[in-house]
Amino acid sequence: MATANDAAALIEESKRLAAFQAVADHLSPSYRHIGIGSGSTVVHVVAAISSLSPSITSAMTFYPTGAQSEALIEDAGLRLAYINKLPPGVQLDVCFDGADEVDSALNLIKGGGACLWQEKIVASAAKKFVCVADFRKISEGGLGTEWKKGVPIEVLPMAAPRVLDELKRLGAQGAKIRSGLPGKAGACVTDNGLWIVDAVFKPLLAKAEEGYEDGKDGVWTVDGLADKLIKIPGVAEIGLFYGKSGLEVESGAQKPVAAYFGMADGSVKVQTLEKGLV
Ligand SMILES: O=C(CO)[C@H](O)[C@H](O)COP(=O)(O)O
Repeated sequence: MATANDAAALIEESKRLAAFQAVADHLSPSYRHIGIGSGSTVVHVVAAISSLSPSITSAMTFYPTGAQSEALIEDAGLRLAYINKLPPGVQLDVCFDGADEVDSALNLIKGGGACLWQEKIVASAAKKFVCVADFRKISEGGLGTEWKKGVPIEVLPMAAPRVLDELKRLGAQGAKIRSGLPGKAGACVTDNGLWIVDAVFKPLLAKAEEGYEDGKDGVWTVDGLADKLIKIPGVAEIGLFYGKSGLEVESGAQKPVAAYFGMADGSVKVQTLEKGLV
């Protein structure tokens, strides 16, 4: 009989396989500036990079998205720099990061680990953003079907009650301030000194359907909801990564060019806008 340990090991292995494949496909030895996201899958991304020859990685500089990835980069002996040191006009060559859920249009929910603001800054500073995840993150029914904890929203603490009011008005079925880790009383405080509100909505549509009215009965497209959430006073950033991908715009893309999923059978599937999930 399969145990909980077996299931956890399977998920960990699927993250590892996706990470090694993504790095093999998207880290050219000629690259110089690499973004490193946050979360448990990114641990395997850094392991994959560290397994390359130092003659390749020593010419590269790695940019973190928070305290966890900063430590990962340092512990791996890779060169660390911060995104504020990347000169204007220079883009990262690639950014690797995880996700909490990925829909059919490569929209993402991110921020399960409370790092979404820096993650969005670093991902959108890259020429190409590559998402790495396990099979549980594939969303066929729209964002919110697999990740049921809600859309993470980073907010200024003093604005949190007003943000909760606005979320209710937009049709959130539930919204609450995220608690700190066990052993930490009070709210979860981000690397930026802000709070996270998690807002549960009905599953988000990847695209608007004909004649559809965005927000009616609390049903939103990803783009429609994201455009509303980001405008709420006191919201610093939202955990919806949406809009154009790096294949459609030259800079500032939030959506990945590809999402790599480690599958339960040991294979890796790759999702792109052109080919879908194959
Ligand atoms: O957005 C994130 C952190 O804020 C992570 O990328 C996301 O939560 C996925 O994490 P994991 O790889 O541990 O499943």
